[in-house]
Amino acid sequence: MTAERLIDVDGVEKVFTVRRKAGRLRRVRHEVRAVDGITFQVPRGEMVAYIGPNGAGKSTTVKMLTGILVPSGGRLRIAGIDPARERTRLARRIGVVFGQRTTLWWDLPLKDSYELVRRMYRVPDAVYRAHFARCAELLDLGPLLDVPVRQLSLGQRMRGDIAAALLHDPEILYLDEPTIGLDVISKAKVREFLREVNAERGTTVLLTTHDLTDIEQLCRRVMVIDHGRLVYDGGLDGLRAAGDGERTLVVDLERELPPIEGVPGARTVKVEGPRQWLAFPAGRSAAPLVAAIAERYPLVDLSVREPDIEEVIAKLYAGDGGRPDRTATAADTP
Ligand SMILES: Nc1ncnc2c1ncn2[C@@H]1O[C@H](COP(=O)(O)OP(=O)(O)OP(=O)(O)O)[C@@H](O)[C@H]1O
Repeated sequence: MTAERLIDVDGVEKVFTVRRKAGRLRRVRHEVRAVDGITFQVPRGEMVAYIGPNGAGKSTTVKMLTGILVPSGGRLRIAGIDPARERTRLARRIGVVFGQRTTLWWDLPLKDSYELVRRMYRVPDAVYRAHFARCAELLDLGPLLDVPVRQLSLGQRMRGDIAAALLHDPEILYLDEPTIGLDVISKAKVREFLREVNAERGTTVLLTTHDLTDIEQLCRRVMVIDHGRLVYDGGLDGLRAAGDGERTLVVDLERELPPIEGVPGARTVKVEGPRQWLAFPAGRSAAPLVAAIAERYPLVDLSVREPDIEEVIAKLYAGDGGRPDRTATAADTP
């Protein structure tokens, strides 16, 4: 049996018409293709990262998925529901967290905000109690419940927001930059919680983030959008290879020596005392390089560094002449 397509996006477009000044009095109409025909499916229970540079079309996509915006073209179904037509029915099945804005009531203590959420969604008592207890425990909310939201730190508020989005036990959670501005400990807590929710409740998660650690720790699948088009849909490893990533072999020699030469497939990119850095293609094994170096140089220690994913994504964005013209998938990469 094939997995249920909980999120089903087929050729979806969003075109905004904006008026721009042209000269002192004249204004001309101008079209912005924020989302330019994207297709993807997300099966139930998956955690997917949806990433891209500023203005790529991420928020516009999420707004269409939640029914806030109506697509200009294409077909969209969330759990079989057309978001634009049945936004209220869909609202019971999704939770949304925007890292930069709170959905909590600023002047109310956290627990009163939750009470309002419970009433708004008409969450049955037993369901509410169970979820509330679990969220409070995992997110350490106990000491915060009587504090007005405006007095919470950013990390505390974010934990409060995530709990609020989950109290009605949604099947799908959209998270927009959930760790933005948080300190290391709060980030770790939020990530751990999301992992638990996904594992325990099978909640499907679509995560937009600029934090690559979020992706590495939470998502096996990554979708990259650029200029409104999906330019990559696959695993993190495949993304590194698709972006023509390089790994780095870091070797410690017995003493300071001139840059290592004559190792096929590798080039020395940095030398600092007895330590040298050699770049080689991400898809290749480091073993032959290590053997070649060990044969001719006094090797003491070594390690292999994965490509910096940020760099890889930047390369992917740069693409060919600005952007790749088709979606790369993990299958395209060696
Ligand atoms: N309501 C709107 N009217 C006109 N243009 C819009 C509107 N909303 C978004 N856009 C444009 O659509 C494009 C995509 O914007 P969107 O906010 O979806 O990008 P994003 O990937 O979420 O960016 P960021 O990472 O900065 O949040 C941008 O060029 C933006 O200026």
